[in-house]
Amino acid sequence: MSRVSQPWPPVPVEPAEAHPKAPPAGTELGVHFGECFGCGDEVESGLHLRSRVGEGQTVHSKFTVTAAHQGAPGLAHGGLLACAFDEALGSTVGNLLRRPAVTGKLETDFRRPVPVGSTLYIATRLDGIAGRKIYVSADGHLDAEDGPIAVSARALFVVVGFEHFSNHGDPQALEKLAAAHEKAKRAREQREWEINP
Ligand SMILES: CCCCCCCCCCCCCC(=O)SCCNC(=O)CCNC(=O)[C@H](O)C(C)(C)COP(=O)(O)OP(=O)(O)OC[C@H]1O[C@@H](n2cnc3c(N)ncnc32)[C@H](O)[C@@H]1OP(=O)(O)O
Repeated sequence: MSRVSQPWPPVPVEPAEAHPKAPPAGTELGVHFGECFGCGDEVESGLHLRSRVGEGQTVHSKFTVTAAHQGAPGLAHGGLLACAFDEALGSTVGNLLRRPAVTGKLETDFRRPVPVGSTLYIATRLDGIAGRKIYVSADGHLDAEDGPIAVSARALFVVVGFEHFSNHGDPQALEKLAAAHEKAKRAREQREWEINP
């Protein structure tokens, strides 16, 4: 039985061109929000997923499975693995396209068990865009970038206005996020000034 139930992307798409200000290949992507379960450094039991921009509209992420991520004894919980992919896919969309978008649909294939202590290397690519719909997919390799594929995922992200977050989210957390981004921007500008005054 085929694991992929339908062609991917499921509709005709335009190629997804990276935003002119997208970080170049080799850039280590920082934490986008300290309280994010996927990448935040303020969430002790979170995934602490870290990502780096690759060549050709790809992003390479990794996270190590800890005891806090178990489902069956000694094995990662499938929902946690889906969360890691949501983060990796969302980070790829956000950083390469620089458009606010949320997950509309996320589909995962679990091919191999992922033990506690193992590291999942997630390679994500942008597959195409159709209006507000962004198609993106990823493979999670066990313990090495070229290790066996343990999990793969496909997702649809839908572009939204910034009011999606202000209307539905926590205004205080949004202010905290904006302040953190402003601080990071000032630090970046200062570094650029020191290199090239
Ligand atoms: C520099 C910046 C860095 C930033 C880094 C950020 C990192 C972030 C990392 C965090 C990562 C974590 C990320 C997260 O966890 S995001 C959190 C999880 N996701 C959500 O909470 C989203 C909740 N859902 C909604 O808000 C709405 O339903 C949305 C906005 C998605 C659509 O409602 P809206 O009323 O706006 O639009 P629409 O209904 O007309 O739909 C539009 C089009 O989409 C198609 N469609 C929709 N759903 C589906 C579906 N299930 N299957 C197939 N198709 C679907 C639909 O048919 C239509 O197509 P068409 O008729 O136009 O052809």
